[in-house]
Amino acid sequence: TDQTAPSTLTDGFHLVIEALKLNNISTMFGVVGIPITDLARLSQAEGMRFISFRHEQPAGYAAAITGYLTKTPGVCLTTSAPGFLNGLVAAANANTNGFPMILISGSSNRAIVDLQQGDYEELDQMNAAKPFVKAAYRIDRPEDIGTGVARAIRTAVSGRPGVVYLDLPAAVLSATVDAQVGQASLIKVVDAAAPQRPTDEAIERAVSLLATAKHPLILLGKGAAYAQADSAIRDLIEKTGIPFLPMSMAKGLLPDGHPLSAASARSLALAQADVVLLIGARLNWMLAHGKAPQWSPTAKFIQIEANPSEFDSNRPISAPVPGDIGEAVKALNAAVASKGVKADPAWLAELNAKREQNVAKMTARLEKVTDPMNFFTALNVIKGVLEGRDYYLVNEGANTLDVTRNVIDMKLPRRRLDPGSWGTMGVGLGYAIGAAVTTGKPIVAIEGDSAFGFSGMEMETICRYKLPVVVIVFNNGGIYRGDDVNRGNGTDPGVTRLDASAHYEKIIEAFGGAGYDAQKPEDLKQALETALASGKPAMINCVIDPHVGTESGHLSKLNPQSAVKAP
Ligand SMILES: Cc1ncc(Cn2c(C)c(CCOP(=O)(O)OP(=O)(O)O)sc2=O)c(N)n1
Ligand SMILES: [Mg+2]
Repeated sequence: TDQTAPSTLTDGFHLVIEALKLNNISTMFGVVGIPITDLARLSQAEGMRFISFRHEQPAGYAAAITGYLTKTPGVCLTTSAPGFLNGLVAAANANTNGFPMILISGSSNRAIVDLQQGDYEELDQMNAAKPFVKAAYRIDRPEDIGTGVARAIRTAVSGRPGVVYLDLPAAVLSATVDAQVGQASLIKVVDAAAPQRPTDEAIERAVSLLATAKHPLILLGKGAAYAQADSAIRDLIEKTGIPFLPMSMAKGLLPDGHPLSAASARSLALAQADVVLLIGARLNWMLAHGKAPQWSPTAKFIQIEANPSEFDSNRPISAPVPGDIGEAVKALNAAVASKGVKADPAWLAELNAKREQNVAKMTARLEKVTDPMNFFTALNVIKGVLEGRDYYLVNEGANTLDVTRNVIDMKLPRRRLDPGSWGTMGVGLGYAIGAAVTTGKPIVAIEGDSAFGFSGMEMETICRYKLPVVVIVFNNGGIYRGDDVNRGNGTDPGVTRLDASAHYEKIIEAFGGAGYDAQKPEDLKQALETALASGKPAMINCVIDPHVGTESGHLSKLNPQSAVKAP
């Protein structure tokens, strides 16, 4: 295509770029190829950033976390068919988490695709996307690009945030249109996520219920973190004295260790709570669907939720509060103040007694230095080095995820980025890249050795863009642990085994980054301090005892003949 269209004409490539820039979208993440390589090139030429990945899935994760952190949709750009499908996994994951993202994929010739005549990378992508995203639009004419992009942005961030798939057939990108017609077709979206205010009745009903509570509890989900209503949420908790429980990505909304945090007495808090206010949290598998025995069968729920069809999904919601979290919490603050709602200090004292027991147990585990290191020994070192620093924590794995979540306290909101509702492995490096590009802050990624493997090649991307990312691989030689003795045929290693002697730090050396091998706590401390001081890409192979850790969701044991002993 002639990229220097005469001034009286423009083309689809330029209209897509103008439409994104007009709506303050300055970066795309993706992998180039037919028919979108020139779109990526031109976006750079027009002042946008295009972060070129090694696989579309981590690129999509980077776009998703950009949406979560900025409340502006992150954009992932892919080629057709396999590139689109790789990006679709990240889109589905983001949609489940409620992160605003737009997946833009080039697609093949509609006439040939629709007649299935065997086009290059022939796939009906728009229909393939529909089950996994909030909305899917195809743009067939260049003069519709402005509308398509505007609708994608508004749909992604309004109501419950989610993902929009935007299908761009190759023909529409190269099609030309009169420059003035093109310019006039662009739309700057007005008030894309107009906050919906809850009704006075909904607020009144919620506060009346809270006022009756003997054991009130406020549950903060990642939706509460996403809302960026931090001071309103903090006021609601501190002014009423109601204990709160942050879900993993909501940690830091109020600092971990806050006197009203029930995190270290989670089981008691869930079991005893009689009125629960859910803010940006769904009663899904992570909260045992709100059911007994984890929850009291008589507990009553208040829920703030943008998407009303979520109410009553698992437990009846006695006080549904449909609307924007920021607006709802502001209204609740006014109402609880006028009603003088205060939690009974005895309830907090009960939780604190339990919390002290659990904190003492955790402290004992952290102070016990094992050789080889176990998860607690390693994380105690990391905790010490990170104390007081300003960074984003990316974390994935199984034991690596669970123990890190309980050991590394978060002091600021939206600083802990992890696998979210699906527990998706492989999000780590994409999240690290997205957060580094979007915030410019140091990123520490604490990765299980299996989780790291899903996107490990993005270490080259991290080095190519010289991002301040330190990746710590917890090398315990396996998925969950490294001592799987069950072998199906006597020669292959156990199905959860990985190479415990691997030197992951050698990977980054291939791309000019600094690699460190940490067998002992003092190695780990030295390596992490040096890596953070450099502000450059770094990788630490942190050796963890392969015999520690629990396997989630497994058979208690296989039948005897298959449990062939390891060599
Ligand atoms: C995409 C994907 N594939 C597979 C899984 C299953 N899975 C897998 C493969 C995990 C990796 C656990 O091993 P790890 O080395 O990352 O962590 P630990 O050894 O510290 O437990 S955790 C988990 O749920 C998943 N959650 N997501
Ligand atoms: Mg492991």
